[in-house]
Amino acid sequence: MATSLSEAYRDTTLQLKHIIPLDFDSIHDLPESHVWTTKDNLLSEKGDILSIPVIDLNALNATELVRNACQKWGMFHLINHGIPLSLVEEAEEHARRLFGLPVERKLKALRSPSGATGYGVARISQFFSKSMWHEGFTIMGSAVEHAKELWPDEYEEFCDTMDNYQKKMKSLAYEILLLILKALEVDDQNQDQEMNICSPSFYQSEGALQLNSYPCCPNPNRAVGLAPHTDSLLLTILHQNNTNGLQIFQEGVGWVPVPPVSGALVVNMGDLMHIISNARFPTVYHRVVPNETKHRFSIAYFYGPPTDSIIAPLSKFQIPCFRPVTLKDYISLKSKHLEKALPLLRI
Ligand SMILES: O=C(O)CCC(=O)C(=O)O
Ligand SMILES: [Fe+2]
Repeated sequence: MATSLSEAYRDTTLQLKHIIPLDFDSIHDLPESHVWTTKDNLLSEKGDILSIPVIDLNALNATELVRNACQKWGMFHLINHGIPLSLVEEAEEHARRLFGLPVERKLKALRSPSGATGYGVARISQFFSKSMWHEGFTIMGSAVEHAKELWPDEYEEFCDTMDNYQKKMKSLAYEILLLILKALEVDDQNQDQEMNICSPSFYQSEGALQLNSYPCCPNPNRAVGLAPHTDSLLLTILHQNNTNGLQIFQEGVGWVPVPPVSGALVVNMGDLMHIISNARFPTVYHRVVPNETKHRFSIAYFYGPPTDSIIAPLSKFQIPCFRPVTLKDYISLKSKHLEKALPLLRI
């Protein structure tokens, strides 16, 4: 039987300090464990004039806009995406409710040391000696097992909303994927040959949902919300509440802020897209900086193919610059080498 996404993430066993978040409610000063001395604060001086494009999914020239945005930024804001605002608000409200629970309750839904889902710090924490000003909750498929621990008598509403959110995100992600393939000039006839990307089995991906919380931070200049990283799968669709914090790194420019755009979702390319586009589209190196007065929440939907799919540059690229890899093996490489995983596949 095919490996599920949560099984693919299950092969590393973490120490508890790389799972349990800080009890933010009881903290008034930044603890030493969360002080980052090496944080590179090189914000782009052109931050005000550089901005990530906003693309209307229904625009007549959407393909061209997506091509330009993906090439230059690996990212864009998407409007007219068809996801009801009420559903996004409902999901955000559930995330708020979850992270607002007393710490003892949240710890009942703690991710297990070898597990992939539940409450805990970011998976990338194991690569850093300092901790992040962040707590997360990961869902792959149904959230019921952990939701029952959080709300023994009223978990259904949370699960229904998360199921619905994931379902809608999955269809949107597929629509975006087709648009990106068009932007890569993969025509309709040869789409099916292209690693079966458009086949129903490719569509059977589970995806993963990540709820993120970045509480108000007593000393944001010395703390890190989420350390710099790239997302592993094909693409990510992100909702951010109306609180700044997300930044992306542009070579030769520095860190560029990605402030929330009302009603828009952020779409960013992940490592697998970098591979299939033969490095034409960058995988986005991004981070989150904390805020002193506002609590940031975000919801990231990670979209990828089934874990046994083979990922390789599209066959239209005659000189592939990456070796083929199954998603399962790529997840394993990334969990050992983080940002060094992609270069390991370079030809
Ligand atoms: O909170 C954010 O804006 C970013 C979240 C993120 O990068 C992630 O969950 O991988
Ligand atoms: Fe990310």
